[in-house]
Amino acid sequence: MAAVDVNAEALGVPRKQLMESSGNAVARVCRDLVDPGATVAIVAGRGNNGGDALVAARFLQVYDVTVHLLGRPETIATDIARENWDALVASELDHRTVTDSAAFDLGDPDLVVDAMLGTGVTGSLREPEATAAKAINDADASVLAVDVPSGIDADTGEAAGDAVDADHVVTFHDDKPGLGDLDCDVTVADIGIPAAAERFTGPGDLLALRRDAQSHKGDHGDVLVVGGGPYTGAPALAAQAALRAGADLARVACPEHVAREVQGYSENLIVRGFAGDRLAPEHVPDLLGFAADRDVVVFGPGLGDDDDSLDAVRAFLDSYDGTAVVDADALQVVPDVDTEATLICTPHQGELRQMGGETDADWDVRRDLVSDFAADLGHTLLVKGAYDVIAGGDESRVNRTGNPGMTVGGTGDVLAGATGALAAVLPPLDAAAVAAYANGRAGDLAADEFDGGLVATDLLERLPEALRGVDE
Ligand SMILES: NC(=O)C1=CN([C@@H]2O[C@H](COP(=O)(O)OP(=O)(O)OC[C@H]3O[C@@H](n4cnc5c(N)ncnc54)[C@H](O)[C@@H]3O)[C@@H](O)[C@H]2O)[C@@H](O)CC1
Ligand SMILES: [K+]
Repeated sequence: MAAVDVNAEALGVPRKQLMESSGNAVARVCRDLVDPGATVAIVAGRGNNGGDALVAARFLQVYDVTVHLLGRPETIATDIARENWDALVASELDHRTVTDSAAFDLGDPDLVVDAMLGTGVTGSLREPEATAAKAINDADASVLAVDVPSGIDADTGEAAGDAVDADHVVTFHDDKPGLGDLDCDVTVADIGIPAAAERFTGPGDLLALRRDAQSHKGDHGDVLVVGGGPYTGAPALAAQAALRAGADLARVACPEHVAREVQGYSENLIVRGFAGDRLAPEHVPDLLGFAADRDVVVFGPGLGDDDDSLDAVRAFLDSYDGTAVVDADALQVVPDVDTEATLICTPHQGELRQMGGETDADWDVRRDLVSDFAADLGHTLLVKGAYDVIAGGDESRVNRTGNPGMTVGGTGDVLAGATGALAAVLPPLDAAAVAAYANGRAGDLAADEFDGGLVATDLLERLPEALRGVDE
């Protein structure tokens, strides 16, 4: 929900606007429950759950409404809730603040609106919420809870201690899993969040990447890139992208002549050369051993389509059961390989067709086609295009970042490496979606400076900024 919220904001629908819709939805349900002239007590907490009810008060002026704010107005936790409180005070709607639980007086209302706590609850109810919950439960009134009954965990339906016993709940945007187990009516209200906030990747997707301050080297991924042969720059680009996307360690396994060059690109890379001028089946046992201690393997950058190399990829995937990103020429082995591995495949549309998948000029149709093909393969697909389509499991996303300047060579290697790093810390679909978003955003930042003259290494430098999240 936090991610969807940030994405909605990026689309131009800020949270205060959603709060206005939520408050309006609360008022609509009230009108179904009590007739004009009834007495309504609104009990508001200091978070955005309370803020929703402060908005509702403005839509409920046909009733005899009293708003009880739990706590001093200076302790309201968010700007948007405070602005709505200030509007109530300025408009002289009946309001009181509860600073001493012992003095809390709910009165004798026909309806109580419980907006003390929503999805932000942690632990059992503290004061004055605990006393207010008892008063609400003891009152001879119907109780309408905003989003979730206060004290209940919206995901589990459980409470850490006492909670409000609601008769009705009006919840926003989507049903909350925990509400199904409660003995009350649940109304799911559409609050105008654009479907695009969930369908398209956005800055909210980056919230999944927040790092734990206690983390250690290795916690953020040890990524092995296997590639090189006819092309020498590609594996170095992919490995550097893995580092820029947050991996702690990036290694490259490649033919000896490539190894010398890769080392020249960056002293941050750990390089292992193997005999010969291309990957071949005799390298596989050694490679499997090397891959076993890594979090993710990225297969394909610069590998070429020599039969020996493709046989080696096949043999590797036959025995490998970890997570791998498969790109470029290596993609063609995926449809006929029987592997225990978790694969994230990153074809462009031509490569998708070669794999046996279908595509369409309309991205929405393409989304269905790619989802079906991902299900057939049993793997995650990131199909590159002006709109990237990401599908796997029963989910799909679409990414709109990026620009025509990114058709330059090497940007796909950067994407594959970034996907590898993110797959070490996120589930496959999320890793692919965030990588596509950040890679395109890095390209957009580079295009601001270089227009159509951007090159793949420009993306590397901008990946960290492209992955930097917004404050929630
Ligand atoms: N997209 C969204 O996420 C939207 C959310 N909205 C509303 O925002 C709510 C979530 O708002 P917040 O994140 O501000 O969280 P809440 O308003 O649920 O609670 C946060 C406040 O409660 C306090 N608190 C936490 N646990 C407590 C406890 N056990 N005893 C006493 N106080 C406690 C915190 O210190 C904080 O001040 C949702 O439930 C919903 O009602 C809506 O405004 C519309 C959009
Ligand atoms: K509530």
